[in-house]
Amino acid sequence: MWSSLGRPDLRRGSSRGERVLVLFASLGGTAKAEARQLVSQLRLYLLSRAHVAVSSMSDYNIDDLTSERCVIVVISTYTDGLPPPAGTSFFAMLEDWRNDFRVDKAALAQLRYAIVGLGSHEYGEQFCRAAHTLDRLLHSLSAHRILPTCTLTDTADIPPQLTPWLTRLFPLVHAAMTGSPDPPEIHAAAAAAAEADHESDVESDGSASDDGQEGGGEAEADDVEDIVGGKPSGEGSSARETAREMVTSRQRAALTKEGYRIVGSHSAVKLCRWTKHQLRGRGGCYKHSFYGIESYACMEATPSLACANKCVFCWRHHKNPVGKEWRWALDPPEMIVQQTIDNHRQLVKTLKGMPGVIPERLEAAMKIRHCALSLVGEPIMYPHINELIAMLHERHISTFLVTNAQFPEAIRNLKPVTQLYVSVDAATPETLKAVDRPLFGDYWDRFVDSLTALRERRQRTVYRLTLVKQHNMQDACEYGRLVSLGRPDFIEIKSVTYCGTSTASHLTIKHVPYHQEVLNFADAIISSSAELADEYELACEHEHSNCVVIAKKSFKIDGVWHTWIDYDRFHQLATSGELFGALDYCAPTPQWAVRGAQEKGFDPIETRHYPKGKARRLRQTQDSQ
Ligand SMILES: Cc1cc2nc3c(=O)[nH]c(=O)nc-3n(C[C@H](O)[C@H](O)[C@H](O)COP(=O)(O)O)c2cc1C
Ligand code: SF4
Repeated sequence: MWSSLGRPDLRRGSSRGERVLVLFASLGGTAKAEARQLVSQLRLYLLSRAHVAVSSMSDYNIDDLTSERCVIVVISTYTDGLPPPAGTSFFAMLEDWRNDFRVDKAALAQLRYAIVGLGSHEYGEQFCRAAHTLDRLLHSLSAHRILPTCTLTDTADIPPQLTPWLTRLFPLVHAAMTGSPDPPEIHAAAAAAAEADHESDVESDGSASDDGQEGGGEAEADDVEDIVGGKPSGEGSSARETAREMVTSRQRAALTKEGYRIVGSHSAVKLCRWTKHQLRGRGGCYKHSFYGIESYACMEATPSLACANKCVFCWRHHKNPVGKEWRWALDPPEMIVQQTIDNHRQLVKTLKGMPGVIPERLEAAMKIRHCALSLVGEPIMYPHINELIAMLHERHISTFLVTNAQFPEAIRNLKPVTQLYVSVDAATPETLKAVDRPLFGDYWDRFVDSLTALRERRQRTVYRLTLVKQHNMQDACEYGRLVSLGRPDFIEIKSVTYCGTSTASHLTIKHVPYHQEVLNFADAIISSSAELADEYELACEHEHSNCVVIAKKSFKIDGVWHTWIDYDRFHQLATSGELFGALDYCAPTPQWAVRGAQEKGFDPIETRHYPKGKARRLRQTQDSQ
């Protein structure tokens, strides 16, 4: 009953009173998929006794809520405990109603509702916050909760968490729609079961007895209780989780579908596209140009699929798990190394018949020479990372390890790697939070400490900047200040890789800077302070991937850049036990890779292939010159 001013009319929309509505708000698609499954199950349960409709919150006219009889909401939670964008205006409107004195606080008294919240335990107090906020909003407008909110964590498989709750929900929905607790066929089945075992309890927690009565199963919103796996969450849940596997079956399936080979329970390997490119003589990655990596002999892997961030530009689209510390079952390093190598070789073998593959390179690719520990997740989280690295070095495999600057102690404890990267995704606390969406509350301190820890390392260190237009390209001077913390040997600056629409990030091709913009940004960082300009210079570029590297001038020996690596020398030094530094295993950079070279970082022994549209545009440009 609205007092005035065009507010919704309670009397209209009687057909809505005859249906059950499943509303969802999702960003990555999980809540949407669960909502659709719920609709199918409800339809089977209710048959013709009630119509079941489904809608995204963003498409739903919230005014209609005042004439709905029963709504089940499936909603995920995002940064700072907020609903996904599809739920923003729905939440804002409910908030508005709650605070507007002209709106009757019994406005939703006719509504029966239940909520399924999706989230991650890793977010602590923010776990499923959006679901709880919605619960409070609906309750404040006198809607009746028919069952306590079910909260699901993405760190475990969903069905075992959800099914017990659904078993309780369906009879309550039936009751809300028909006034009778169960469909007649359920009564018949229950009677048969009771006959077979009249001693057994239907509900282990004894809460089912009143569920069928109008309001009997409702919980008070004031004593909000989560139901996880059909039981209240809280005490004991972490104990239950201590030795669980890192990757849920849903995550495993999603990653496998994308071409990852999952190794053991927390590692993975995937064939990099540059490996394939160079096997076909079409050019190596920028690390070939800058550091002499043979891309066809490079294996991209990770011993930890989990990470402590949810970066907006993550090309995994958040199909991997998150975590702040290692709490999962642990696989031994020997097993990971051996199985990762075996899987990589199997993947290489599958390329045998691919047109253009150079047979000598295919053979050479079976002897892996480099390992990029950067595939996905946070390799440094793996507790046996040092043993794993030593095993790779023993096999003469160089190690390029990328960490996301949230584990400074792990950086300090790390044994020598060929090249250690720290991702520097932003230059201010606010931007870092917006871009990396970190799990840690003290993410900035951890970030600064990680950069500082880099300064103490003797072997090659790199800051890696991934530029995203409208996100992190506004603070060249601030980046300059961060350089003084870690004084890395190299600063790689690369434009974000666009991998199609990312449901969880909203990045489009417009966010990808051009090569010239990357060059300009690199120049702006160097010229942001006199000290930086004294110590660093832009050394190499790889136009193919919009990437440049700034190097310490100490790598320019007698006027010749030495950004490449003498890998044999590195292995000698790494196994000798002697102290050694970055300059001890550097090698001259070929002229074609140096900034300003005509080849723009493309190895002249390779043949560049352009996608069709780009080749046409290039021809047109050349014709008009
Ligand atoms: C950037 C980002 C931020 C997140 N923040 C939270 C959070 O604050 N609380 C929480 O419980 N879950 C959080 N999650 C986990 C998601 O809610 C969870 O993965 C959910 O299953 C996603 O559902 P959807 O695919 O329907 O969007 C976050 C996930 C991402 C990618
Ligand atoms: S260094 Fe990275 S991009 Fe280059 S070949 Fe190896 S995995 Fe691929």
